[in-house]
Amino acid sequence: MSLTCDIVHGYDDFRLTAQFQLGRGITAVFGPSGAGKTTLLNAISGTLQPDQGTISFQQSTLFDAASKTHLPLHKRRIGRVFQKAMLFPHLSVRQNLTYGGGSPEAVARITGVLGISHLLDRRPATLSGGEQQRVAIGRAVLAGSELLLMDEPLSSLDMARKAEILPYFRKIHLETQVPILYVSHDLEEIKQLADDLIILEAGQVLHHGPIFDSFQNAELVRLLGHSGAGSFVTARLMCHHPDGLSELQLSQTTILLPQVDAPLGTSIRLQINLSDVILSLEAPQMLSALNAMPVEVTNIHLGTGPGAIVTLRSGADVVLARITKRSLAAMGLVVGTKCYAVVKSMAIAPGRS
Ligand SMILES: Nc1ncnc2c1ncn2[C@@H]1O[C@H](COP(=O)(O)OP(=O)(O)OP(=O)(O)O)[C@@H](O)[C@H]1O
Repeated sequence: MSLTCDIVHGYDDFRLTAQFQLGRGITAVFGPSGAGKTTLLNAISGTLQPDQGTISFQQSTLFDAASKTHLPLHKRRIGRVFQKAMLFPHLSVRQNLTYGGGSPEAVARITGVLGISHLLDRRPATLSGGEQQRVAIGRAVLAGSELLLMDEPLSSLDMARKAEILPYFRKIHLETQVPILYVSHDLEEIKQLADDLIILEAGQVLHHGPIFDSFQNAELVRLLGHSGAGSFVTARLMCHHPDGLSELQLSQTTILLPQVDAPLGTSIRLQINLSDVILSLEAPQMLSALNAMPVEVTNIHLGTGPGAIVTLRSGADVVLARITKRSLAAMGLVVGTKCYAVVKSMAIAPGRS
């Protein structure tokens, strides 16, 4: 385990209670404003001493309230990237990158991964926001960090810049194998990037688990929102039809999608949103939606409102559908009912094919 955190910290009317063990990949921390995300990162990085508990990283104790251990920031080997790049304006990109350390070989390797090798002699003011943020990531890595804390690093950028930078977090992780704790309240960003998800609400860790299990967990729909939740299925690209549709094989059925631009045989991860699924007791005919998967109901989650989240299984694939309680009753759906999930649309989950 890379980081073990078991802390309690209180302000006047707020209390953070966080107990988790971080995986070795990219873990997203998602939560509404005021949930305690920054407080958590401050405790891990060392700018805040929690009231109680312990934080350890690999073999070292970073914080232990009982023995009054509080390792100072510069001894923690933890890098942090903030919303704003916060580069030194009077230093060149190269000087900014090596401010905390980094051999010439490491600079060449990391700037190559981040696509900023050609910017080394420039001043930060001459860089775009996205380039500045890539330099900030490089600086954190080159300082020898063994854990990277990312505090909403894309939130001050526009959509185009976000899309430009997002893949670099994965590249940096693959290159350095450094675990990343990534705070964001953008679910699309999290879906594309993270391996694991921590959901923080009102100072409590409400969930910690693998990303795809999290998004297809009916119990979590309240926290992730209806537009965010949904399921992921993995499909293999089988053939392209002359009318522009591509045929993909799921574990028990085939589906058709508009032209999928990938070599035949490629494994592709598809995302199906809750509200894009309609249920039918009989095999639908004469329907404009192309894909009807035979499924079995495995769970029904009743919310407090008029809706219900139905979890369905088709072989190894899980699909979630949001229907009304009225439809649930009218169709007589119970765990074990066999029916058809008509999927109105599916999106290819970017970066996760
Ligand atoms: N120094 C402080 N003194 C008193 N209260 C604080 C202090 N820092 C944070 N808080 C309170 O603790 C709670 C959690 O704040 P925190 O900044 O950790 O939340 P967050 O999840 O990072 O929010 P956001 O997404 O808006 O950045 C909030 O209610 C905040 O007002």
